Order: sequence, then C-alpha cells, then structure tokens
Amino acid sequence: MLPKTDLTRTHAYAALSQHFETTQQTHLRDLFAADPQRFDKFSLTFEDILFDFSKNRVDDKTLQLLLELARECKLEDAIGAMFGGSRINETENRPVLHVALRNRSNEAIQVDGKDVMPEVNRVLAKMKKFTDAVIGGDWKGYTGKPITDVVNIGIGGSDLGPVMVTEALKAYKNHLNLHFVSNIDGTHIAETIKSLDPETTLFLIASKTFTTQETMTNAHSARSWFLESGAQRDDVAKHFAALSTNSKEVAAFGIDTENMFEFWDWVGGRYSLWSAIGLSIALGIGFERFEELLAGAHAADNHFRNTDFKRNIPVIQALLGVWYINFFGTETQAILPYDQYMHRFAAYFQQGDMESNGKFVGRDGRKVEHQTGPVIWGEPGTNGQHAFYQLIHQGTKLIPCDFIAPAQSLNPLGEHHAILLSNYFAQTEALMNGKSQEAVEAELRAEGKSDEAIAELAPFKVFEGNRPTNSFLLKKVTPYTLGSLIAFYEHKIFVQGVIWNIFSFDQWGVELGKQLAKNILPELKSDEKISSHDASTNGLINQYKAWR
Ligand SMILES: O=P(O)(O)OC[C@H]1O[C@](O)(CO)[C@@H](O)[C@@H]1O
Repeated sequence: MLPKTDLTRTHAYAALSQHFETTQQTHLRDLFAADPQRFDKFSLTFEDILFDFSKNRVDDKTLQLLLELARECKLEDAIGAMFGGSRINETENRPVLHVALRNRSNEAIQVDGKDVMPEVNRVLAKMKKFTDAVIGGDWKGYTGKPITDVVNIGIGGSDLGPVMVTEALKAYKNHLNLHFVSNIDGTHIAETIKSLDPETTLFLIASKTFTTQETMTNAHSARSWFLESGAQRDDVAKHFAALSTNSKEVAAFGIDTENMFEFWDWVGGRYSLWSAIGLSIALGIGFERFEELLAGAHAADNHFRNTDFKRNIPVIQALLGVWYINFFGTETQAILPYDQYMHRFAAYFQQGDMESNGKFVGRDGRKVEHQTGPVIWGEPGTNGQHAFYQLIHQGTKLIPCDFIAPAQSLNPLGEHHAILLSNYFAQTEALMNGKSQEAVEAELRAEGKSDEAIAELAPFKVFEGNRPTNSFLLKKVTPYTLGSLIAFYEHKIFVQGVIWNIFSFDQWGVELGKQLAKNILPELKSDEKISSHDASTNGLINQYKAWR
C-alpha cells in the first residue's frame, strides 16, 4: 500500500507557496551571480552521467522545502513499498516490480512470500539461448535458411521501449534487420512485409495481455502472409514467438508455448522493455549488451533506493517538475536529446510519463485539487531548434526542458560533434541568460542602425531568459548508460506520482475509447444509416459509409 497524503494540505506545500511568492521573480542570472558554488551545489554525478540542475529557478531554500515535501509525502515508505513487492498498483491489485527484471544482484524480491528472481532468471536464460541461436544462424527457418529479419508486432509499451532502445543503440547492432509494426492501419504491416522474405523472417508477437486488438489483428495478418507463402501450419513454430503474460491466449493463437517468453502481471506495459518484451533489443544488439542495459538500470535503481534525497537524481528531477507544475503552473516538459540515435526518447516517455501520471483521481478516490502529470514532448537537437525553440525562448509559456547529450560521439565525423555540442551548451545558456534590451541596442548600434531603427527593432530581439533547464551530459551512449538514464526517468515518474497522490501504474483512461471502438466496428460493417450516437459521430460515420 502506498501512503496517502493530500499535497495541498501538507505543511511543505504551504511553505512552498509562500516561498514561491517571494522568489518567482528572481532571475537565474542573479542566482548564479550570488553564488559561485552554484554549479557544484546543484549538479550530481552518477558514474558516466553528469546531471546539472543548476539552471533551475531554485535556491537552497526551495530545495530544502521540496525535500521536506518529499518526506511529508512519505516518499521513503513508498520506495520501500515498491522495491519490497507490495501491491502498490492498488486498482489492479498488483505489485510494481520492473526493478526485479534488472535486479542483477539477485537479491530476493518477494511477492506473496515467493521470490520472483528464479523465474526472472529462467526467462532471461531462455532469451539468451534463443538470441544466441538466432544471431548465430543456428535457428533456421522452415526451408533451412537462417533468420535475417525480425518483426516485433506490438503497441504501446510492447513497442515503444524496444523501438526507442534499438534506435538509441543502433551503433551496437548486429546483422539482423529489425522492424516494428504497431499501428492497426494496414499500411504499417503491408509496407513492412513488402521487403521481407517469409523463409527468413521471424515474428515476435509482443503483448502483455495477448488480447490487444491492434496487435492481434497485425499478428493474424502476419501469419496469413506467412502461410500464403507456401509454409505449413507446423512451420509457424520456426517463425513466430510470443512475448506475453498470457499463455492461454498464446496457445490459442497457435504459437507453441516453447516459443513463449513470459513475463508477469507485476510488470507494467510501459515499464516492460526490461522483460521478455525486450527480446527484439537482445536480438538486435546481442544478449550481453542487453544485460549491460539491465545492469545500468540496476545501478540507477540502487542509486534511487539508497541515496539521500538531496543527492538523488530521480528525486531531484521529480521535485523540480513538481515545483514548476504545481507552483509556476507549467503544463509541459520538453525532452531534447542532442543525439540522433535517441530520437525516440521523448516519444517513449510520452507513454511512460503521460500514461502513468495523466490522472485526476487521487489515491483516496477523490478528484485531486492540484495539477498532475505534464505533457511530454520533444525532438532531437538541433532539429528542434529549427522548429519549435522560438516558442521556448520567446513564447508566453514557461517550458522546463531537459537537454541530453553524449560527450563522445558514436560517429566522430569531422566537426559534427563539436558543432552539435556547441548548440547543446548554447541553448541552455541562452535560455537562462536571455538577452537584455541594452545588449540588443548595443548590438544594433554596432551594426550601424539608426536610433529610430534600434527603437523599432529592439523589443523583438529581447530574450527574457530565466527559462529553466536540466542538462544530462553522458560520457557516451552505451547500453549501460542508456539503461541508467531510462531508469532515472522511470523513477522520476514514480516519485511525482507519490507526491501527487495518484496511482501511477494503472491506465484506466485508455479503456473508454477502446470500448466505444468495439461498439462502432459492427456498425461500420453494415450499410445501414447510423443514428445511435450523437449527431456529430453519426454524421461522420454516415459520411464515411457514403465515401468508402
Ligand atoms: O502489451 P499489450 O497488452 O498488448 O498492451 C499494449 C499497451 O496497451 C495499453 O494497455 C493501453 O493502451 C498500454 O498500457 C500497453 O502498453
């Protein structure tokens, strides 16, 4: 059970509200000028990751109060409850143990008095055997050829993590071609299979429940395509594997349970890349590197569990987010990786964060009186700079941003990396300092502009600055470092959920649309005019029927 604390009724919240009134106008420039130790004080190093949070609108007092808030919300108990296997996902009556999947120390983790680690290790061993066989060419297709292409069919948590990680670690990839099919739009699978040879293609049907409409429809289409190529039913075993918690449905689909890689209901879909759902990752980069990914996450778990909150990266990340969301009223959070390989990182945490903390009902079953999860978005730098940074620099909205970059490039090519990183450093500097009216005027004067032109143009060229950023500087993107970074963001989400007094590990909000789509599907199959919905929905359906 998680402790229940109403955020807005805590002492720390009241103190923070007061503190906010007195400090909200303080400029970051002044905070830096007032404290030469600011960077040392407000940055943390974890192995090959530097987390600089000094460019945030906080001072010693802010952090002290935020840490008090964490204590008042009983964060320590909550962390203990998660790692201890309590059923903290109360609305689904499940523990939340993605940390067990990467528990490289093998320390026992009990669920209802039973250690889950032997089962975790059994599946990992099975994944290793399978990946070694496929990568080594010993796993043969039905005509005796080795596998060349792997297609992961899954959606949401059964897709986004493997896609993000395999993209982020592309530099470590082997010869297997990886493909991901998620969308129910037939275009996705049709375009994917166009270039594939059924004799050398392996399909991974990735679904925790094995009932998700999109995944099952795509899986059936893949199987039909495979069988139409001349393969027999018995050949399916050589070309289809299942990654799931639901052995009954896997068997019903016709996949031999020998080819099933299990995980458990205590693994949330959006936290499942560490489980059998990560099989495509292991196939793409090899099992050892998959283990390095797990090890990096495990190290971050230990940091989260054992480090004083004051020096605890995910706790600080989370508290800064709370500061902006609940006091400054910010609504979004940008994640901006200066690494092309990490181009799906923000998309991955759109699900991770928004499906976890996009909730308006508190753990007491009542509507919360405060804001909860932010809208997560972002694109890799420098592409984002040429698209939406205008608004971040000069718009009317305050958008806290996370900047992420590796010091070492995996493709050192001429000056590319220095240029990339010069932009990474420049952006947070610019967002913090801005550019004053005086500086703009002096610049225009130096360009020889008249006083009249200066007066006209200057207001448009002013940057207020004081826009907060976090910087993650990684030595290099490796499976290990990436594992740690993902785990930090996961724990940030957890901490925020605890403080907001919401349940972060269910996702009831996705159900209504699914239910309604199920009602509408049969209506689309008939030619009758539809009148069972509101006027807009009826109108749209009937126009669709007229045009199809
Ligand atoms: O792995 P499954 O069971 O197919 O579910 C896929 C996704 O669907 C959701 O349940 C909701 O869209 C996600 O939480 C989950 O990651």
